[in-house]
Amino acid sequence: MTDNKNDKPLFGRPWTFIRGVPSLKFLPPEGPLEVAFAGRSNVGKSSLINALVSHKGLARTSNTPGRTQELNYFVPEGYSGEAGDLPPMALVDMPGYGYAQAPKDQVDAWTKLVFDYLRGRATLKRVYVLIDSRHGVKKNDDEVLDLLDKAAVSYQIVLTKTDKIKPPAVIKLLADTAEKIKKRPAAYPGIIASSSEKSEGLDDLREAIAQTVGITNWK
Ligand SMILES: Nc1nc2c(ncn2[C@@H]2O[C@H](COP(=O)(O)OP(=O)(O)OP(=O)(O)O)[C@@H](O)[C@H]2O)c(=O)[nH]1
Ligand SMILES: [Mg+2]
Repeated sequence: MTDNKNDKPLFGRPWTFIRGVPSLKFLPPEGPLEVAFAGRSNVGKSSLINALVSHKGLARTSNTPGRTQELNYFVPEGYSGEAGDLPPMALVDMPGYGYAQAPKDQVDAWTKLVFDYLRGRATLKRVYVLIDSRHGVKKNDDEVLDLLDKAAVSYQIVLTKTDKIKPPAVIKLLADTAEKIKKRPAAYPGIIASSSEKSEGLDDLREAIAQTVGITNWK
């Protein structure tokens, strides 16, 4: 029998949750390339992952900032994870940084986990740094971009919740944000505008992710 699971389009098949990582010692051994989603609490990281893989409720979302509390790994279904049967890539949802409705020492621990992971993961191929369209780049976003520049980890900016602002404001925000990051060494050029709610910008992001991990068959 031919095993043709790798012939299925990357985002045209079911994805599944495989692991929640509460601290670095629980990270899986480095294997498939990883693409991670970073951003302030409540920016829409988990919602965007669900939208990308067309599976509402795969990653847990909430109106309360501080919903995601671990590094959560998602992969296409159908791989055992044994050597020779590894998934082609993993999407990593992360706790948010900044304000969250949780005790300060817990928020500090999540932030440390996220920062340590971002700095030190050899198989981390790209970070999508999500920026809420209503707020633009804030001080703690800049700190994360500084960290990624310093660690030479490639990242791309994604504006989220564009349905919350008017189309001309999206255009202006794209231009302003591009100006802000143009001298940043690890920033991948081109900013993606997205709305998980209205399914906008999703194919742009799917294509970017597939290209990053070297997969041509994604849709
Ligand atoms: N209008 C609108 N709301 C959105 C969009 N994406 C997410 N939301 C809402 O924003 C809230 C936060 O979404 P999450 O996906 O949980 O955000 P998160 O970044 O994962 O949050 P934490 O895990 O707490 O850091 C939820 O109430 C979502 O329904 C969007 O594109 N448009
Ligand atoms: Mg989340």
